Amino acid sequence: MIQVPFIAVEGPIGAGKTTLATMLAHRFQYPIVKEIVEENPFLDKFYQNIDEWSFQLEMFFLCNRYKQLEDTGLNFIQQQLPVISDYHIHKNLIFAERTLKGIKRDKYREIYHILTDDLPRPNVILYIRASLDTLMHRINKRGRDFEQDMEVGYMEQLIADYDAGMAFLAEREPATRIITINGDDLDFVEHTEHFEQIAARVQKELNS
Ligand SMILES: Nc1ncnc2c1ncn2[C@@H]1O[C@H](COP(=O)(O)OP(=O)(O)O)[C@@H](O)[C@H]1O
Ligand SMILES: Nc1nc2c(ncn2[C@H]2C[C@H](O)[C@@H](COP(=O)(O)O)O2)c(=O)[nH]1
Repeated sequence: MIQVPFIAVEGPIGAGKTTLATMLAHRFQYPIVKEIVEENPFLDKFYQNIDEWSFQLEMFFLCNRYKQLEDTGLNFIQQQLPVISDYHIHKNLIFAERTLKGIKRDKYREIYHILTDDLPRPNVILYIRASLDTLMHRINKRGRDFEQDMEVGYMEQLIADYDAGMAFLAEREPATRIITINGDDLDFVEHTEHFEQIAARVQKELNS
């Protein structure tokens, strides 16, 4: 039985992380930690020129997530209170290993480990996998300007990097329960019964 639930919802851009994390937070009456997107000053510049802006962007995400997860540890986990978040800290490496090169990647790795090695780690991960078509459709539906010209190759690579990232976590942190959700087949927004299936799987993990 999991002592204090710390659930992270993960998956590539547009998979439905924020949507599902919000629905589960509501269902289980857990507080939610959401990543900061709209206030990020580098995202639109990044999508226009990845090589030029990747270090600033990755550092911005890293520092924000560090602060949020440090607070999550203090305010929830150490107080024996459950919490759900719409990301896992490992997301930083999934992106940064792809967008950074050379000495910047080396520097980033070092800073990443210094900042994150002692942060609280989720004990349950919901990994939403979805096809390129589904993700592109949802990114389009969400309609954020800066994401509309995103290169298909970038998304294809990200899908593969996410699979590798989750496999890495499964091996490195075997105590973490990873629930993989097929985001093409399970439409938890349109079909209540699909959401109920997912909520039941989470409940089962929390009880086991
Ligand atoms: N299962 C789903 N079925 C249909 N639309 C979805 C589903 N999940 C998410 N969406 C929609 O897709 C868009 C992206 O979802 P979002 O939760 O913001 O994804 P993420 O946080 O993974 O980037 C939103 O417009 C959301 O309403
Ligand atoms: N290069 C990175 N981009 C990131 C990172 N985290 C999020 N993002 C981008 C992807 C989307 O355009 C937007 C919101 O992310 P969602 O996954 O919530 O859709 O921000 C990152 O660490 N590096």
